[in-house]
Amino acid sequence: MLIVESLSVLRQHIREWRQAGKRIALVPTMGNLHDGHMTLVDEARRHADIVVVSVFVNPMQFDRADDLARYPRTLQEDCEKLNRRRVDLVFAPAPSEIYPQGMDTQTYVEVPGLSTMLEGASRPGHFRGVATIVSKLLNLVQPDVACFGEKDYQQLALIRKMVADMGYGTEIVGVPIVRAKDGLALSSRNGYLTSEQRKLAPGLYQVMNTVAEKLRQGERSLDEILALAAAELNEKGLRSDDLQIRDADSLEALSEQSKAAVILMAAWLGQARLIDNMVVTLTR
Ligand SMILES: Nc1ncnc2c1ncn2[C@@H]1O[C@H](COP(=O)(O)OP(=O)(O)OP(=O)(O)O)[C@@H](O)[C@H]1O
Ligand SMILES: CC(C)(CO)[C@@H](O)C(=O)[O-]
Ligand code: BAL
Repeated sequence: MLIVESLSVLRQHIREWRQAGKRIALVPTMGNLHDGHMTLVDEARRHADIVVVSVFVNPMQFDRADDLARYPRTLQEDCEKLNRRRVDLVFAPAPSEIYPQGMDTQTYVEVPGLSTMLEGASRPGHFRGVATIVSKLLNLVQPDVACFGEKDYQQLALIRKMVADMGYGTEIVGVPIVRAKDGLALSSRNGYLTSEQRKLAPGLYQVMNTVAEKLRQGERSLDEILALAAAELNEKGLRSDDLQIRDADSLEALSEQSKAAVILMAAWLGQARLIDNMVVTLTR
């Protein structure tokens, strides 16, 4: 497995693989890898001969300096895991390689609408940072396929729109959420939880399931459903942050035409802001 830090070396390997007619898949990550990431890697392998994983804690997508400073960086362990998975190349650049002039004058990519709603409103500038780095990675690696987790539901929608709007030739593959046995969605930020908090964390998934059940049963008083959900979360020891039920395709408010709803949940537990989501098909 190659571990590459520079853009020029990355380009050189990509060129050689392209000349040999290989299909290339990209899995962008911020490292501190867990089984959710490994599922993305396995999915990437099903689509391509060559799997490239990027490990880059992208400063442009952090709206809070403390969040960026404490984000776990575990490159050596990550590389060991990726090597066991037979990944071909890990791209692990320094921030100065990606943003040599700093971020203030960096050209950026903004996806209108999706960038500023929901998580984008809670984390100003976050999705500009995501769209910019993903765009840069797609340009550098020119992958046939790129895999992203459905755990970051709005991120996946934003990347699909960016790729369609900008005419990138990459197929975007969404990968279902990988959960612990107790339902908690795997996430690098789960590492911030104390063992006591970790026991409370599946409360988010449990409350999301009660919301989903109500939608399936035809309840449509969304404000009431969400107010109850917030209260239940708080009772379970979490601090409800943003809870939403939206059209699963547009992420706008549900309408008579909506075929499916997505429940989007964010809650604080100690130092961790946990997110989760679930799609519910609307039959009535
Ligand atoms: N539990 C999971 N199931 C499926 N995909 C996941 C899961 N966790 C992360 N991913 C996906 O892995 C990719 C890289 O995510 P990232 O490195 O930010 O990890 P993370 O665990 O989501 O960390 P955090 O949310 O704390 O930043 C993203 O496409 C993300 O959606
Ligand atoms: C897609 C991504 C790697 C871009 O930095 C990041 O937002 C993530 O890990 O989900
Ligand atoms: N997995 C989403 C990246 C972030 O929270 O910044």
